[in-house]
Amino acid sequence: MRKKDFLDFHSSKATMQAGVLRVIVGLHHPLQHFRGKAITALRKAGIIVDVLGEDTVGDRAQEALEACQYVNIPLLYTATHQLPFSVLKYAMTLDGKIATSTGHSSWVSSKLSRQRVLETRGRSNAVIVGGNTVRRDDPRLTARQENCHSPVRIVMSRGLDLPEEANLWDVSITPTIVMTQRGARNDLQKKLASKGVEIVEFDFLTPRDVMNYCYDCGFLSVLWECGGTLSAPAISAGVIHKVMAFVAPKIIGGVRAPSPVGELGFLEMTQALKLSNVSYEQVGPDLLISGYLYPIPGMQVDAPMWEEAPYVTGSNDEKSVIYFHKTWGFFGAFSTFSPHPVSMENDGKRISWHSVEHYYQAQKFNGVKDRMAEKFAKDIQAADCPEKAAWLGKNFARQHPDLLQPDWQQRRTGIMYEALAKKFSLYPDLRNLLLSTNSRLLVNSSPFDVYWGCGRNGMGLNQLGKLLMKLRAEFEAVEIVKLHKSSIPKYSG
Ligand SMILES: NC(=O)C1=CN([C@@H]2O[C@H](COP(=O)(O)OP(=O)(O)OC[C@H]3O[C@@H](n4cnc5c(N)ncnc54)[C@H](OP(=O)(O)O)[C@@H]3O)[C@@H](O)[C@H]2O)C=CC1
Ligand SMILES: Nc1c(N[C@@H]2O[C@H](COP(=O)(O)O)[C@@H](O)[C@H]2O)[nH]c(=O)[nH]c1=O
Repeated sequence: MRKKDFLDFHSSKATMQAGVLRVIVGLHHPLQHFRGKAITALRKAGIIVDVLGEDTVGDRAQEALEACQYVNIPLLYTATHQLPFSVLKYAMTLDGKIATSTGHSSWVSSKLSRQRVLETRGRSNAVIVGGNTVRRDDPRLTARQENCHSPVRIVMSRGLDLPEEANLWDVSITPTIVMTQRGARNDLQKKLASKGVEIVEFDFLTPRDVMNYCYDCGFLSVLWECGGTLSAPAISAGVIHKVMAFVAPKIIGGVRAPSPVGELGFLEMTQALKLSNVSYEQVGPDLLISGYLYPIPGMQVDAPMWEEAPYVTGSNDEKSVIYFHKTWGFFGAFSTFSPHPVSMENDGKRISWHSVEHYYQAQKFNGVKDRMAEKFAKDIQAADCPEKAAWLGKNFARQHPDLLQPDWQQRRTGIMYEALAKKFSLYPDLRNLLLSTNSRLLVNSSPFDVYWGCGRNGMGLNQLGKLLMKLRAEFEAVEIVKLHKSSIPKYSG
């Protein structure tokens, strides 16, 4: 029995033993390759399983389904947009200011509204501010609840003209990452690093790069608490999905007082970005207006304005490329780490591997007549996750290059291709997913791998992407032959 089946079996048994007779499933995982065997295992264990919208229909089921979708919005967005779900939150006065003209902003909104913000922070993986907000407010950006999750704090600053002492540099509660441009103020970088602050440098700092980074970290939801200077490029880049605006019944005036969104370059009111699924809620004396800038995946949009949207993110060139890397991405099944066991033949014996990565790493030592090499291959095969298998394989190879199978460097691409061909043939969903990419360029965007991936600067060899495109061409050829055969008129005598 595979480990996953084993767990499904035992957890369904435990569910049964706990006296659960019926389970209602709200949503399937949005990514096909993450849909496990839980429903089958529960049914096998004698538990009644109803899936909302499939086995249970009607108004109440629809209502429940929508509630499940709302709860899972970060997961649904991340899976479809391949970026974490981002919320821009701000507090403004009735005349649209987020601070006075001197930059003083504590506080625009009421205590009750700010409490709501703390709760939202507690449900976010990261919170982002710009350099100005750090310089002006010296914020803490924690959730202020004891023993409760606080988000990772991210500061975006190009110039790094930041104070040496600041609340955000105290990382005892939760980490802080400063994202900046290469070479900016090395002196300050060192000082911050010595306090435990992580520094990440980009060639050119943009909101999209930061969100790609967050996606690679596995973040599902990010809260932007910056001012208008940073929120505008973030909106233009298409990385903000939801807006939460607290409107306080106050007027502060001031022509230089900052507003929540800076320059978007629009000239006419028709260009305004309209929100959908808008809600209005009174929070103490304030009004909280929330809505979505992009339709919620899988959900009805209540305002059909998307065809009017004045900007389209990504150029045509970008659209013809599919980047994949982490297994939780939409095309995550293309990763060698995806949880798809493969059985491969070796010396006339069929051996089962938890993933392509397990198989590939163990092949480094395959056929080498040495007890240590045999042990390496066995340890890799038994690794409980692909990350561990990769780590073991790389470490063993580094420590004992003498134990690698002969001509490993030349043979590794062919070995990988065989395993990929097996994986995509074994799982029809994966084969269909690969075929659905048509002629698009497939790029493994791993920043750390310049052989299998494209590396940080995009100049890597992208061997994994190339092998998948080769495999796709083979599958397409088979499809064409099938189509041709089915269209040959049969001889009817
Ligand atoms: N009421 C509210 O809800 C809030 C109010 N505020 C108030 O707003 C004011 C600060 O807002 P604002 O001045 O707009 O500052 P932001 O918080 O928007 O920060 C702007 C800074 O972000 C950094 N940055 C990094 N990448 C980019 C990029 N691609 N484009 C633009 N900027 C980038 C730059 O830092 P660097 O210069 O270091 O390179 C830039 O100066 C303060 O007075 C604060 O009190 C702030 C947040 C919320
Ligand atoms: N002024 C203002 C907000 N400001 C935001 O909150 C940050 C301060 O967070 P902290 O230091 O953790 O309390 C500040 O830097 C800015 O991002 N938020 C609000 O909900 N309402 C307000 O009126």
